Amino acid sequence: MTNAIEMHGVEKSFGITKVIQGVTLSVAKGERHALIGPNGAGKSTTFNLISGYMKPTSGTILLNGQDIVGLPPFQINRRGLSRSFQVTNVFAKMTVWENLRCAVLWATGHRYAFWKNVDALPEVRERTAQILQDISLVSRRDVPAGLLTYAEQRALEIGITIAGGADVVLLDEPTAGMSHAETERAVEQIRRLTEGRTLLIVEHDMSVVFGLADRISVLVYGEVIATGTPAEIRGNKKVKEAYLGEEAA
Ligand SMILES: Nc1ncnc2c1ncn2[C@@H]1O[C@H](COP(=O)(O)OP(=O)(O)OP(=O)(O)O)[C@@H](O)[C@H]1O
Repeated sequence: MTNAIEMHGVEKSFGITKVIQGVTLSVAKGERHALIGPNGAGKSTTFNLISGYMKPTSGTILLNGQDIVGLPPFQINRRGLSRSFQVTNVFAKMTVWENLRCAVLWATGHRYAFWKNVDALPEVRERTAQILQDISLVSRRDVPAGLLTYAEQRALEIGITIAGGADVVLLDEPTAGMSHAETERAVEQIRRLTEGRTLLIVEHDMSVVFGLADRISVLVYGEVIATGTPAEIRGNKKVKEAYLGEEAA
């Protein structure tokens, strides 16, 4: 079966510094795959390469079997890939409803419909309401996004990310900065929202990674040093030495 994402021999240099050093990675359709590694290993850069925000210096990247190198982010998005960012990325002055509706309008091809009464479009209204419910923010519908708690803003951001119905979703540290209880709720939500989709997640919290991922890839100094199930990664000597340490055993 075709993989959702495939990277072969991908390299990325900034000036003379090679940050990504020949990454080969495959994410199967429908799996939840975590990309882990120490700070500065190149995880965000890998996300930028897959989503078209950066172009690799060399190598190939396939989305659902098709070469996407050189395509701009919006075209990769149209082909079914959507990503969130490490930093919360919502319109602070718009309400929760307006933020979601904006994402749905964009995804349903009504992006230039500013002059219309967009709430009168039933498919837009229904889809926005569904996502609002899926991210458990119904009671916060009319609150400006800037006034939400941090965890609520991250939930809204995931809602915006999936609003377009993308079948491949990239989430960059979705639980960063959350309390333990908020993290547990976020993991449940991510599990539910990515049901039937492919997920690639960058995450530093190992309880999230080991609780959510079907497979894990470990990136160290711009190289994937191991890929495997959570049990395989936990037992991998190279991974322990380079990243997880003995406490993960
Ligand atoms: N636009 C850029 N120009 C120059 N260097 C960059 C650029 N973007 C990233 N880097 C460098 O590439 C390396 C990898 O950065 P990246 O943000 O991908 O790591 P990361 O694994 O996501 O780290 P973290 O876990 O801290 O978010 C770092 O040394 C960083 O300084």
